[in-house]
Amino acid sequence: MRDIDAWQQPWPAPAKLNLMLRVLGRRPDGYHRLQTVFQFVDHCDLITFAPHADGLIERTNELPGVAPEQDLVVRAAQLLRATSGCRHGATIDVDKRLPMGGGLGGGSSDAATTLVALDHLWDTRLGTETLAELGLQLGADVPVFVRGLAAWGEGVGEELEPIELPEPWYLVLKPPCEVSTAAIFGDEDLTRNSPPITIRDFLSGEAGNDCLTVVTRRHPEVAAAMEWLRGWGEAKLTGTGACIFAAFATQGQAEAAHAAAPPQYSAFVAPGRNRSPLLERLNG
Ligand SMILES: C[C@@](CO)(OP(=O)(O)O)[C@H](O)COP(=O)(O)OP(=O)(O)OC[C@H]1O[C@@H](n2ccc(N)nc2=O)[C@H](O)[C@@H]1O
Ligand SMILES: Nc1ncnc2c1ncn2[C@@H]1O[C@H](COP(=O)(O)OP(=O)(O)O)[C@@H](O)[C@H]1O
Repeated sequence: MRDIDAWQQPWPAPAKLNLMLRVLGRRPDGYHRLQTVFQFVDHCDLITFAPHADGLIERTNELPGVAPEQDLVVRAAQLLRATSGCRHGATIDVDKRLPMGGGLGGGSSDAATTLVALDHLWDTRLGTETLAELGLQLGADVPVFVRGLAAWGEGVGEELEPIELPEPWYLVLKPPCEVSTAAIFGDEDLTRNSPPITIRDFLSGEAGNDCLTVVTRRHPEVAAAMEWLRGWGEAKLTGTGACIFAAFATQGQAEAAHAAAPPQYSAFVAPGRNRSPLLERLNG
């Protein structure tokens, strides 16, 4: 285990955006095969770890609506401990800044940061491949956060190929509603037979989200927010929503749109990142 100095600074758990999302089909287990592009944004939950004298894994603060045994941070720490066979513990504090269930992957990112940070702090040395495999047991979006590189994703999002993208400033808006990922993937009207495309097709502008029609039909709040954001740029849905976003060339342009946003939307401005703040923290 690393000495106490290494445990002092918090670890970032960034948000992700799906710059496009295609639903290609359904697997026998009911999960949908996707094509997607993940990019990180530098807007993060902050997680602080401390060694636990009794070797237990504990959260200092609870997440509203999430039972401790369901908490992805606790589950990630337990999985890492069981897999590595180490006997160390941790007290974990999460400063939650990302909206939950908004398509920004905050829970998955928290889990990935816990795996990467504790592998370092406990000195279990499982390495990125094994941590990504463990992450997939916790959620389809966890591996991309473990690897920390913007990526073209296939399968359920775990087959990843790093991709270099422009890094614009994003305005991200959360309409005042909750979207259930399971309900969107279960909706009989969902387009689930899109033909596959190539990275080149995406870079040439095929960058839609197959969930958008169903999400806006079920949630007029998302449709209204899209309508508003279209006045400022190309509005897109991330994942199954509810969050939407638009890219801007400069921080000033993104901030101007932010300042004009109707008060019912919680919103933030942050730059896109092809290397995640977690990777920068680990290597920096
Ligand atoms: C759609 C994406 C795109 O990045 O993002 P989010 O909007 O959740 O952030 C993810 O693939 C979300 O993956 P994951 O995080 O595992 O989804 P969960 O919330 O666990 O999935 C809830 C339910 O949605 C369905 N589901 C999910 C993913 C998938 N590829 N096919 C599915 O059919 C399953 O019924 C699953 O039980
Ligand atoms: N540490 C965590 N942070 C956020 N959500 C969590 C966490 N642990 C479990 N969850 C559960 O995961 C769900 C999905 O959260 P999140 O990853 O933020 O959204 P999304 O999958 O839409 O991007 C939450 O609604 C919550 O029930």
